[in-house]
Amino acid sequence: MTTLATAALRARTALHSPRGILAGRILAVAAIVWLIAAPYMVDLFTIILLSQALSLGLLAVSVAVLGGGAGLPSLGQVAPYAVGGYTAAILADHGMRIGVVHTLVAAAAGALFNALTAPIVVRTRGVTVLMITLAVGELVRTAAEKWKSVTGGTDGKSGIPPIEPFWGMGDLVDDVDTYWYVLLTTLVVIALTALVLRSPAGLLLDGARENETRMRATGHPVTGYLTVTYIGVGAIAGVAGALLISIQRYISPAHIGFDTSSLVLLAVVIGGGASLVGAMIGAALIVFTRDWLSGPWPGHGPLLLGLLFLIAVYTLPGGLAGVVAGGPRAAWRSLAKVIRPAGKSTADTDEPEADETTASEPAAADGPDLAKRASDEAGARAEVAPDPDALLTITGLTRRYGALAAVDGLDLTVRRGARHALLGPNGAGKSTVLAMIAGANPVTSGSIVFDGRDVTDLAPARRSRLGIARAFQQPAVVPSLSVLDNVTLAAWRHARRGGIAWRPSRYRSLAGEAAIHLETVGLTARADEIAGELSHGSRRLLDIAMALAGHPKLLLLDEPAAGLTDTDIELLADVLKALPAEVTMVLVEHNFALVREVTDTVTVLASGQLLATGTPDEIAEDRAVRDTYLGASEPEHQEVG
Ligand SMILES: Nc1ncnc2c1ncn2[C@@H]1O[C@H](COP(=O)(O)OP(=O)(O)OP(=O)(O)O)[C@@H](O)[C@H]1O
Repeated sequence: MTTLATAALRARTALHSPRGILAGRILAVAAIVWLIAAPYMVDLFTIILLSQALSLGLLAVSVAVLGGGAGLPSLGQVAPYAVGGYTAAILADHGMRIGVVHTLVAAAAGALFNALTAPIVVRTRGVTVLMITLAVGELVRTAAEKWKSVTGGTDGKSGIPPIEPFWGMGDLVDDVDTYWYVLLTTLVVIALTALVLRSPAGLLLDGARENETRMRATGHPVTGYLTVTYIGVGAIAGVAGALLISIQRYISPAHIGFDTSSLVLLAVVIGGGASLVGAMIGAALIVFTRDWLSGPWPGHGPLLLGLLFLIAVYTLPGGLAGVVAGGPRAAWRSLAKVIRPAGKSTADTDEPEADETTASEPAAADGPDLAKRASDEAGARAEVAPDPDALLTITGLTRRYGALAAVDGLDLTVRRGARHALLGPNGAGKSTVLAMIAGANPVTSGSIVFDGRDVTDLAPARRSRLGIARAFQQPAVVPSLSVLDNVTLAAWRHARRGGIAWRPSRYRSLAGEAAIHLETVGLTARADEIAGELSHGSRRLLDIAMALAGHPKLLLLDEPAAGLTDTDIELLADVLKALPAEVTMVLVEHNFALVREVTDTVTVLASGQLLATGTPDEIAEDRAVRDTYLGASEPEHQEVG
């Protein structure tokens, strides 16, 4: 699903620019004006198709929010759509024909269905989400086929009585009246969805989608956010299903199968992955391509749709939303990229690429070794005698990958307020130690006691809330958001204030506080820039600002000088030297000159074991270290490793 994710990122970045915001608003207003004028301009057949496009568009919006918004591409939103549709049909059959009631009950039914399936969907990612949601959708379709007494089986439910929008308003028997009802309902649902996405809560989804690792590392309960989103899009799909009933008064398993899922996904890709208006337009294109153009060319609907998909994927990397935000030149550049021979493309040099940092962080999947963790270790851990001077006490820490012990029985104590470096040759286990302290890599055996508390088995978000912050080997920023939004997201959980998600004023006040951390790393002047467009050095500083935003007690830094210019390294050294005294630092670094400048204690690892501990000067003089690691030359001049 890279296509959807990348398209969403490109479209979102384009839409967040001032030009994109203006273009998006103009397009939305133009589309609404045209839809209101349509009954006076087009024939009845087109009006019926427009009603269908609105219903399918709402379903596409639910997929866009889930895929482009939350990063969970789905082939299963037809399930809550079906649940909403059949619920409305059954209500009408039983004499309840009020449209508003249908809408609300179908929304509740769709939401409930997704709430029940959330536990198996929101913990998966990438292709697995597609597979699981596809299975959920197919299960519901099969149930609709088999449960004949309720759903009418493969014949479906037909002869559903017309609905009445509101008590006393009269039945919807006229196609134009039905269109007005469908249009109004769709606009209300889209407006509500846009309100939520544009509130600070929408930023939580941006963070969860683009950099889940960073979000967890700053204490955000990402699974909870995704669950709420998944339930919300279930409600939207439920409403779309109810609208289908009001339009055609018939529903069968044919409406809720894989065909519908793929058409909706296509609509989202055409629309730009993340754009609500784009998803609606994509759905309209599909409905008209399928039903209108296939009239003159009967039987060629699927072929035309296939062509549409190819054109969308290859010529519109940001979908329609990207083109609208970028203007005609962006459309031309996209087309030129296809026409121009490979290897000569310059058109995309100004397009931000998807951040790879999330993928680079392995999921904390337990290997088979972990099952062997002896329960008596837990007992041993509970007995750790607290040392008031020690902020971090690591005992017998081991991480095995099959036969390889990346970290092997490590004992390490980090004093409060220390500036502690971890050194060692490549593959010594330094990053693994940091990841285990942060909770991103599970421990095979041993214990980690932080601030008097055994955190060995705590999740990263819990450790973050206790005061462990981490700057990553690859800077982990949320690329489509501004620099200030990145730091504000990182400060969010620490603020422990209610209402930030819903009240822009609270978010702004938090952003004001977060700006201090930008000042600490010298990025104040760049607060409004898009994080994905920063240089590597500036991203690195932003990453550190994000780690500091949670007011950590312990700051873990993984090779912060890697890939930086000399000037950036000097800047970095100044930032690290100016860290507040109450922040303890553990630094993994190959640049010994930097280590000497900013740390007071050095621990050297080799093959996952402790080789030596001392001051930087003692370490530089240590014969074993020099033999194993630093070599004979002066350490200051070495880029170690
Ligand atoms: N997910 C993994 N699966 C298997 N082996 C791994 C995995 N992650 C790390 N290793 C191995 O564990 C060892 C320690 O890796 P680690 O990245 O912690 O070393 P490091 O000291 O940080 O090295 P560098 O300085 O190159 O970053 C290496 O041999 C590495 O190949």
